[in-house]
Amino acid sequence: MGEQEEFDVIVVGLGPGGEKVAKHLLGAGLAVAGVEANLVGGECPYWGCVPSKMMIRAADLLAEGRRIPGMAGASTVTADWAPVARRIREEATDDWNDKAAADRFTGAGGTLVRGRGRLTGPKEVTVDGSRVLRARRGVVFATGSQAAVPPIAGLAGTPYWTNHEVIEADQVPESLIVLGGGAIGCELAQVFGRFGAQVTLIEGAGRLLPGEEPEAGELLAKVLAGEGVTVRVGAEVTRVDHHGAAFTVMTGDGSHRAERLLIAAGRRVDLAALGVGAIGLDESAPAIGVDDRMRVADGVWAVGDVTGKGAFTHVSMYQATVALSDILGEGDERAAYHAVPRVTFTDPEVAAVGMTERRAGEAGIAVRTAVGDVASSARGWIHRAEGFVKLVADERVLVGATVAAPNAGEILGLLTLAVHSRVPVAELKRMIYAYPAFHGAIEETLAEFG
Ligand SMILES: Cc1cc2nc3c(=O)[nH]c(=O)nc-3n(C[C@H](O)[C@H](O)[C@H](O)COP(=O)(O)OP(=O)(O)OC[C@H]3O[C@@H](n4cnc5c(N)ncnc54)[C@H](O)[C@@H]3O)c2cc1C
Ligand SMILES: NC(=O)c1ccc[n+]([C@@H]2O[C@H](COP(=O)([O-])OP(=O)(O)OC[C@H]3O[C@@H](n4cnc5c(N)ncnc54)[C@H](O)[C@@H]3O)[C@@H](O)[C@H]2O)c1
Repeated sequence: MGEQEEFDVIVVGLGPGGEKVAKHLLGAGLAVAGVEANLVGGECPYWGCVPSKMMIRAADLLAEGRRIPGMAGASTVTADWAPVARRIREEATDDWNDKAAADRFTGAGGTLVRGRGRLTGPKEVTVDGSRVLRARRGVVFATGSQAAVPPIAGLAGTPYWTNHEVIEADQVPESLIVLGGGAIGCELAQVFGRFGAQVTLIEGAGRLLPGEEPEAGELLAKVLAGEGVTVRVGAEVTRVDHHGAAFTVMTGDGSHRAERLLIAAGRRVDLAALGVGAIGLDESAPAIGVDDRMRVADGVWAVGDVTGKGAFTHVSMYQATVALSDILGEGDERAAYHAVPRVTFTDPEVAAVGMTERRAGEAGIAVRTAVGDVASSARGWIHRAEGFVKLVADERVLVGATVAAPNAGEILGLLTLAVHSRVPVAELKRMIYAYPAFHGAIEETLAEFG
């Protein structure tokens, strides 16, 4: 064992959640060590939300250009990945260099410890097996998650892509198989298809976005197929081979070949690597259990993907606020998850908040639902847009809602407030909706409740 150092709080992992916790603890005058194994900033800015949304912005521009015929004249759209890769390298990630974020943290007084932290005792973290840090007040785990790679025969050892390699891609492959039709799979299948790759999207469950309303997955399958993406749902992958410059993915319905294979099959958390057994926790659990103050144990908190409460940057940031309240003894913030918003940034976007009809049923809540068609709403018809609004209500309030439409993520704001603040359905029906905004489709759908 080497030297020992003491701080008020040790934050392990400086992604969005860890950075926020650390910044506010430093602001409160505490001595904070931030332990980071990779880049200060985490997955979201370097290999997640931000660069993927830059790709999506570019792909959406291509699609808009291709919609000109029949509505505004003629267009010839020539896709070029070079500006996308350049924006990601130069504007989003600074060539995957975290100097600015690291300087921000150390400039605020934080001690940045580069390396992999592991709990080696209550309030003790050992970095890379040698540097021992002790915490007077406690340890915050904000270690995020990593791509889960399914144990498919033949897959290990092949040069498959995860979210890291696909975000760093400086060329569009001629063909791409995407394994997993969740948020990442659907977003990136559409991006690469729009940039000219022959894309095959393979999903094991019976539909795309299986955690969302069935209408969402059905709509996306139709839209993606219409753009030339081969969509296979309910497909069991039995084997992967890589020979020469091609992958072959075997499924029950045949085999698929492509130059590249992207694994987008969910995320995983490795609790054994974090050493949480040192405080008696089960290291084979899928996530760190937290209470509503983000407490794991006395002097240990966790925020973000590692808690398994929703792998979204906004959940991590929200939980950071709750943890800060407890660590600093300011207020009594308690985490609640009845109105977690989530947006899949496909075109059309699929945005949802709260419970789906199925989840509500599983929770024993008697619900009624209303479904409206965006295509037949005024703005939807004008735009030739596809989509739907689905509302899930108990006898008084909305408990969940889904919108599939252009800018659905923005439209969702209204419904997030309604579900979060338990606004009565009667009140939502009484308010005025701007005409002919897309959110007018919500008013029409509410009318279905009678
Ligand atoms: C392609 C993609 C697109 C996404 N798009 C969106 C989106 O549009 N909107 C959205 O809300 N979310 C999106 N997400 C999810 C979002 O990126 C994550 O939910 C978010 O980054 C989680 O933040 P976090 O604070 O848990 O930590 P993370 O961002 O996961 O960062 C954790 C950090 O901890 C470090 N670390 C891990 N273990 C250790 C250790 N033992 N010691 C030291 N350091 C360690 C890691 O190196 C990492 O830097 C996307 C994810 C991906 C992959
Ligand atoms: N817009 C956003 O907010 C956004 C975008 C991307 C990612 N994310 C976050 O990142 C997380 C990870 O994204 P993701 O898309 O990898 O995960 P996901 O859990 O959303 O989807 C993974 C999909 O892969 C399928 N799958 C798993 N194993 C499979 C197999 N062997 N064969 C075929 N299909 C298989 C699952 O059924 C599931 O539909 C998401 O849960 C989300 O919270 C958010």
